[in-house]
Amino acid sequence: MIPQPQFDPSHYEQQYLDLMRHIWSAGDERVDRTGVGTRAMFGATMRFDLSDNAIPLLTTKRVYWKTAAREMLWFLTGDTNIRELVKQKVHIWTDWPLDKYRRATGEDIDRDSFEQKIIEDPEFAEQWGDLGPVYGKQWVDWPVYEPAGNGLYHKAETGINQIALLVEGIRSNPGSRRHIFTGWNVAELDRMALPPCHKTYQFYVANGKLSALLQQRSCDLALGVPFNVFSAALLTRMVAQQCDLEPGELIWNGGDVHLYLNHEALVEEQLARTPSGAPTLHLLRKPESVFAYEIKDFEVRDYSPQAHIPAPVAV
Ligand SMILES: Nc1nc(=O)c2c([nH]1)NC[C@@H]1CN(c3ccc(C(=O)N[C@@H](CCC(=O)O)C(=O)O)cc3)CN21
Ligand SMILES: O=c1ccn([C@H]2C[C@H](O)[C@@H](COP(=O)(O)O)O2)c(=O)[nH]1
Repeated sequence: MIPQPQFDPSHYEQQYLDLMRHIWSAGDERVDRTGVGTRAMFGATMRFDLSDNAIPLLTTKRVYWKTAAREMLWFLTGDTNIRELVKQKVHIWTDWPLDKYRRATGEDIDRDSFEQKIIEDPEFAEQWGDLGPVYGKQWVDWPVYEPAGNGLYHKAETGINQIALLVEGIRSNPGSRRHIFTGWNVAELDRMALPPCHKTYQFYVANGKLSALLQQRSCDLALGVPFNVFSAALLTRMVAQQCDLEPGELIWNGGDVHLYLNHEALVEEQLARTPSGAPTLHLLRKPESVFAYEIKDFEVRDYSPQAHIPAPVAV
């Protein structure tokens, strides 16, 4: 008898599982900034077809896509304070301000109490909840300095909105090879809680379709990447809709792609599972601009993943 294959080789998620298996079994073991330790490889690519509403959500574990979508909408507002996220019960950025607060004050406050204070006390949030000039700030308000004479410069009142320029650029000159935005503002990296991981997005138009390429310098394959891939696909869909284009492909390029050593249980559980199903993403409305989307405009259909697999985040 011919044995049945254990997986569908054509399933889009197989690339992710293959990458995970390869890194876990053959990656370089390295000491990292967090002290947790990783197995890593340098340079990897995954490609996802976005046509017919296809959305690259993992099916071998539940991915909380609304959390990722809320984070993307928060980036697009230019906000860099965790307060608006925490109010929406998005906790993924809390650990960094919390760590800073504990170190500065020596107070052994738990995460829930810290988040409570962030919500209740706007001044506390202003002092302790800001991540510095991270993604949102650079994406929609990249600072500009204008010459003020005598070799002096002053800060322009409004910065550069890279996202607005991107949409304008794709509409007016689709064939351009300069459809790029980036969070990597070299002059401000030292003021950011973390320098951007998903650092450069490039777009490409051909045959009426919009494709995107994300360059991610540092990739937590188990926790961050499932979010990053979904978010990049979501953004591509929003920009495509705004530009009256069909979605093409998402190409994900990872630099330092790693698995934290304390993710062993997740890796073993996930690699024992088989991907199945083809979820789709639907934009229920066409807002007047790329900045006017709301969480209720997004609907995912046919997503019945296997159970969530919890894993600790390295701070
Ligand atoms: N080590 C590390 N990994 C990351 O992925 C990461 C950082 N640090 N620092 C900045 C942001 C924050 N991001 C995070 C942080 C936590 C989760 C996380 O814990 N995800 C869980 C639960 C999600 C939820 O509660 O909604 C998951 O299973 O996906 C995901 C992304 C992505 N980034
Ligand atoms: O969107 C994100 C944000 C962060 N990560 C991961 C990648 C690394 O594990 C850490 C960042 O640490 P660095 O020392 O600054 O590289 O966060 C991610 O995967 N996706």
